[in-house]
Amino acid sequence: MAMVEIRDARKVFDGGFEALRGASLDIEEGEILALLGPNGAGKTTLISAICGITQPTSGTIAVGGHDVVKDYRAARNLVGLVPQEVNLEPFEKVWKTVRFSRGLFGRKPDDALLERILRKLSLWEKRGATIKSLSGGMKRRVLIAKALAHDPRVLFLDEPTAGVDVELRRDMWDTVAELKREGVTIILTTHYIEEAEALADRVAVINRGQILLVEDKDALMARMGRKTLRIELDEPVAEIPAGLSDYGLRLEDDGRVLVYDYDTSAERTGIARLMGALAAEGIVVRDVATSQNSLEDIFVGLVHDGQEEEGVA
Ligand SMILES: Nc1ncnc2c1ncn2[C@@H]1O[C@H](COP(=O)(O)OP(=O)(O)OP(=O)(O)O)[C@@H](O)[C@H]1O
Repeated sequence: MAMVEIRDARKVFDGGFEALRGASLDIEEGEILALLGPNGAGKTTLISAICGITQPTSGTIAVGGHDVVKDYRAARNLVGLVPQEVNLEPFEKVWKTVRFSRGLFGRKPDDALLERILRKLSLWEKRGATIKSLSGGMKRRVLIAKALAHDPRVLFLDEPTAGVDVELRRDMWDTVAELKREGVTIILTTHYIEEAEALADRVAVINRGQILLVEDKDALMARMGRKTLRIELDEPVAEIPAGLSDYGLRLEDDGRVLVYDYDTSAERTGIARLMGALAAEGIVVRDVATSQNSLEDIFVGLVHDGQEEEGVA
C-alpha cells in the first residue's frame, strides 16, 4: 500500500472551474516526491485535497489507507502541512507556538517529542524567543516544527524556499534531507526546478489538473537528458560538409561552432566517429565543450508539449 493514494481525483470549484481533472498518483513511504507544475496547474488544490482542507468533487484519496473524506480524522492525523506563507503569531514564543499546534490535533502534550523536533531544526536555543525576533529562516523552521508537532508520517512543504536567499535555501535543503533520513515521507511543491533536482527521489509533473508524468528523478534525467557537444573550429565553415551530414549537426556563431546533440542513454554517443569524420574532412578543432540539459529543460518541454496537444500553446 502506498502512503498516499490518489485515484482519479477531480475538483470542480463553484463557478465550474475544474482545477483537478482526474489526477492519479501514489506516494511511497519514506520518499521525497517533488510536485512540479506551472502557476495554476493544481498543485495547491491537490495538496489541500490530500490534507482535507478541500474535498475532491469525485475520485478517492487515502493517506495511510484512510480515506480523506470518510475517515477524515485518521487521515488528517498522519499529515503535516508547511504552508508557503508565514502565518505565525508575532508575540508568541517559539515553544508555545509549537506546543499549541500539537494540542490542535487533540494530542496529549509530549514535551520530549517537541524538544527533539526543536533540536533537530536548530530551534532549541530559541524556544523562549518571540516569533517576531526570529530571522526569516528561523520562522520557516518554526512552521516545520509546528507541522511536525503532532508526529505526522507525511509532510507537505508548499514552496518551502519561495523568496528566500541562496544560503537559506541550502539550509532548508539540509533540513529536508535530514527529515527524510528520519523516515518522514515528504511531498514538496516548488518553482525552483533545481530544488527538485537536489532533493527529490521522484518527480511528478502536473499541468492543467492532470498528472503528466511520475518518474524516478535519476531515471527521468537519464531517459530525457540529452547532452550537447559544442565543437569550436579553427577556421569557420560556410556550411556543414557533406561528409558530416549523418550527424544532425547545427552550425552556429557564423560557422565557427558545430553543435552535436546526443543521447546520454544510447550505448554509443557517436563522438569518436564524429571526431574521425571531422579529421577526414580536414577540419581542425580548436576546443570542445559539453553540456547536459537540466530537469528544468525537461520540465519546460513536457509542459509545453502538453499544452500544444490541447491546442493552447
Ligand atoms: N476556490 C477557488 N475557486 C475557483 N477557482 C480556484 C479556487 N482555488 C483555486 N482555483 C483555481 O484553480 C486553479 C489551480 O489552482 P492551484 O492554486 O491549485 O494552482 P497551483 O498549481 O498551486 O499554482 P501556483 O503555482 O500559482 O501556486 C487555478 O486556475 C486557480 O485560479
